[in-house]
Amino acid sequence: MLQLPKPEKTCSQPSVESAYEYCRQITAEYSKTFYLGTLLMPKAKRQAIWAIYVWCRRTDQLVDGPEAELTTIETLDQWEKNLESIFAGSPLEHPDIALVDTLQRFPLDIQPFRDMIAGQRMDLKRDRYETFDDLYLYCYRVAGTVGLMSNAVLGVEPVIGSSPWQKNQTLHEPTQEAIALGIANQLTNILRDVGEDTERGRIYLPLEDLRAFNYSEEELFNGVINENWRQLMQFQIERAREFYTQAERGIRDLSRDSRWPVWTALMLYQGILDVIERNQYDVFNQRAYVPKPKKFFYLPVAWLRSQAL
Ligand SMILES: CC(C)=CCC/C(C)=C/CC/C(C)=C/CC/C(C)=C/[C@@H]1[C@@H](COP(=O)(O)OP(=O)(O)O)[C@]1(C)CC/C=C(\C)CC/C=C(\C)CCC=C(C)C
Ligand SMILES: Nc1ncnc2c1ncn2[C@@H]1O[C@H](COP(=O)(O)OP(=O)(O)OP(=O)(O)O)[C@@H](O)[C@H]1O
Ligand SMILES: [Mn+2]
Repeated sequence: MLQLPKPEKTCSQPSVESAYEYCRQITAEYSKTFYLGTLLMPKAKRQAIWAIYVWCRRTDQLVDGPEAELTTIETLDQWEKNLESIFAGSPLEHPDIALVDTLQRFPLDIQPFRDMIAGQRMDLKRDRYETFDDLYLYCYRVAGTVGLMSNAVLGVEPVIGSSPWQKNQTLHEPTQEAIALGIANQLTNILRDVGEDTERGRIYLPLEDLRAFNYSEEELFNGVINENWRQLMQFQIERAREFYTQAERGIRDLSRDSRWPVWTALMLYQGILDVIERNQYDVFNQRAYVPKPKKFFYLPVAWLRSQAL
């Protein structure tokens, strides 16, 4: 994984625009899928997502990046104090300038950011998950929270009652659906990255599922692909798709200018599951990703779905 270029430690005179440009470059570098989605957004919203992406990526890199072995609980405690400084309006490093500006534009709450750090603390201490409920907590913290952060930027569309007595506008905040998309993305990411995670001694697949499908940890570490593996993976894929389906129901509640980007990001990431199936569940020898032509095929389909009420 590419290392984030070191941001300048002190904020000499970098501008807000240069900070957002740095965030744009990082998002484009690390996640083609989400970057493509942000390009479909109005400028203020896509810059805000870039700022959030970089904070999330830097947080993840503390435990997942090249310097992870230097990271301790104290490191994450300090990172949380840095977060509090950002929410107090005091950026400490160049990219923070973009997030401070984003916080002035959008009603972001600090709690999902704190929960993301709590998820990274889990990664420091755990490399096995006994049940899906255990894994769900981890997925909520590292990915469901991203849905909550994103929702604050994406916005919701007021629904004006159609009948005479429904003159007041009602807002339905698709919170659960946003969390569901985060969970779906994380479950997809786990299935895509099974190979590289086992190389680091990590198993995110619930051990209760391995037992249920009679597939051992030893077989997993040896990358054994047999009928039990295929059935175990298909079970995981179907569960991830259930979360995508729940998420889809919430997109119609988002602001109109957020629906195409979110449908696009959802379809692109969900497409990874189809690639895993096409690859016969071989996630050990090849990385499942959606080829560029297919990514651009999804764009008009996502647009049509974003128009449907
Ligand atoms: C289009 C849009 C609004 C996207 C949001 C982009 C964003 C801010 C993503 C942050 C991702 C990130 C770096 C989180 C840190 C922890 C982590 C790595 C989480 C996993 C992401 C994988 O990213 P990537 O594929 O780059 O990882 P690799 O290094 O390549 O393995 C996660 C899988 C979490 C992703 C979760 C989301 C993007 C949340 C999606 C939910 C919404 C956008 C809410 C939409 C609203 C409704 C109502 C459905
Ligand atoms: N972490 C990684 N390890 C190895 N190869 C990668 C990694 N990330 C991307 N690639 C490679 O980059 C190319 C694009 O893959 P992909 O679309 O997944 O990019 P990405 O930036 O990781 O997008 P996303 O993270 O949103 O899935 C592919 O050739 C893929 O193999
Ligand atoms: Mn990536």
